[in-house]
Amino acid sequence: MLNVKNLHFAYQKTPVLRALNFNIQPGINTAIIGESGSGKSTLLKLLYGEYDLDSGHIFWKDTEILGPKHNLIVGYDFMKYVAQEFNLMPFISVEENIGKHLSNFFPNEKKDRTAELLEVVQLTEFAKTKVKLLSGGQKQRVALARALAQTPEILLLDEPFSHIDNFQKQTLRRRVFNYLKEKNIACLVATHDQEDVLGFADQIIVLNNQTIAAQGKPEDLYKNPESALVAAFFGEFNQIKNQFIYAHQLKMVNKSDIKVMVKNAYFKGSFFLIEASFNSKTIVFEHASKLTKGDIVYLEISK
Ligand SMILES: Nc1ncnc2c1ncn2[C@@H]1O[C@H](COP(=O)(O)OP(=O)(O)OP(=O)(O)O)[C@@H](O)[C@H]1O
Repeated sequence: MLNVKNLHFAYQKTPVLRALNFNIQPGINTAIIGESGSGKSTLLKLLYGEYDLDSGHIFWKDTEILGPKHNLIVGYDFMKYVAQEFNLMPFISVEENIGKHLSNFFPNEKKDRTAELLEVVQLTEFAKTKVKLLSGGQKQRVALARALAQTPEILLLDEPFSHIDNFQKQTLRRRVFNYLKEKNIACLVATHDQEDVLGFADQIIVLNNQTIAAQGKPEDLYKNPESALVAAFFGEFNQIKNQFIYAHQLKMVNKSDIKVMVKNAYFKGSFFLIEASFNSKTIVFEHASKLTKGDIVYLEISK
């Protein structure tokens, strides 16, 4: 189990994280969300042992994760970290990068393992390509495969699919997260993308104001967001009658006490997002067809 106890950390004098406490069981996928600058990457780096804590403790099972003051080399064998910068070796091939930490004593196993990982990240056809010739998204996939090569017990991922196009992202995400579950690898993913969370994360940790603002299952936080920050992560929302109401939870009806005037309509594929004014505030709702600026319509909350 990952056990974070009363963690405090500041860069020089600026506090970034304070009084963090949480546990993560083996094989559990945890998403870390929060505004830009809320400390998501810093938390992953602390869990990896890249910096010394100001106070508190981090344990993985019985091993305390310690920073550079205590360790000559940062990191532990049971843990891998894929940073936003990837840190690959540009002048050797994709398969050589992935196989870098695999033993040469067992060439057949090394070959099979590399092939399996290339398959997971969908880079089989680039096996022999030098990393410096790859796109940002391809490099990101090599970094993922390399982190998985020795089957860590815990994997820290910072925005793991941010450079990958939508076309490949959906399949890749499914393959990687299913692979982690299959191998019982605990995973912490810092992300802005709700698609990385819904359907994959077992739990979410929300960072705000240097601390954990909310923690829970994706379904529970979605149904009961409790703060604008959490609601915003899941999509367009409104604050009506002291409740957080997602845009799709407002339906047009013949008559109601929510009378609005249409301001704009944005095409979103399967629906239009309508921006309207209600009691001199702006609200948003989804509608199957385009509405015209100036139209007066009535809405009902349907949860
Ligand atoms: N090496 C550093 N030295 C000093 N301050 C830093 C350093 N790295 C980050 N910070 C500051 O610490 C805070 C948290 O940064 P961090 O990168 O952890 O946030 P984040 O939530 O990961 O942001 P993003 O979503 O934009 O990646 C920010 O205010 C940032 O400016």
